[in-house]
Amino acid sequence: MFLEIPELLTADEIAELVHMGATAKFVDGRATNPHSKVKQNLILADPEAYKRSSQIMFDALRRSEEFNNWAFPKTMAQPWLTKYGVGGGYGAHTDVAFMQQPSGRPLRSDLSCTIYLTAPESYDGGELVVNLGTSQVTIKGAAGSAIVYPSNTLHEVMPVTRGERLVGLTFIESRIASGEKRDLLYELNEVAALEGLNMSWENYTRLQRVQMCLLRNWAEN
Ligand SMILES: O=C(O)CCC(=O)C(=O)O
Ligand SMILES: [Fe+2]
Repeated sequence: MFLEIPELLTADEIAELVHMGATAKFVDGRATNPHSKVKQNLILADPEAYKRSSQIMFDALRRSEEFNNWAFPKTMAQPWLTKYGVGGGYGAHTDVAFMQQPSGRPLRSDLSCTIYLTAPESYDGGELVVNLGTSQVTIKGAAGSAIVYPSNTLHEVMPVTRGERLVGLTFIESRIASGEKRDLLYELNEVAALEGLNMSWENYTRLQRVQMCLLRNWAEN
């Protein structure tokens, strides 16, 4: 249901992104969502810093084995630096299903991702709360870590009451639209990777056939 990636970014990457967060121009986050009554944040509005920051975060996700194994990413939006100052937050909302992309092909948001850039002890509030039925998961990640969660949930960012919360945000279209199928395939692949070589070679080969056939049946190209 959720993926936490503890060390997505290197210390140098965090430092460069934090520097851009402190020096580049940001504008009201409602620029990308003018009708929202609950969005209170600032988004990066400097084309050079946007290009560089987005590339760093995009490459970090692309190279993450945990992310690739769990999310089966097909397309990913360019990550966007976003800041929440004191009073900032983002009330309960769901992410839009389709997002326009520079390529022209809209991206279906299956998964949403927050990349944490500020140390959690440097700000109060700002927890990401994801609602799952009647329970909630609350996340305040370490700098350089990321959380990936289903875009179809109602989720919110609690108001920041001290300091500043700087994050990178992106949305992912998975090769496997169904969260249940994605989870099953991930589990099967993990068990095969961990235990496959303890089986007889013949049975491991049969297991691999099941893995490959399910992937062929369930994944989009
Ligand atoms: O800041 C976050 O962690 C999440 C923001 C969010 O939910 C969004 O931009 O849709
Ligand atoms: Fe959201």
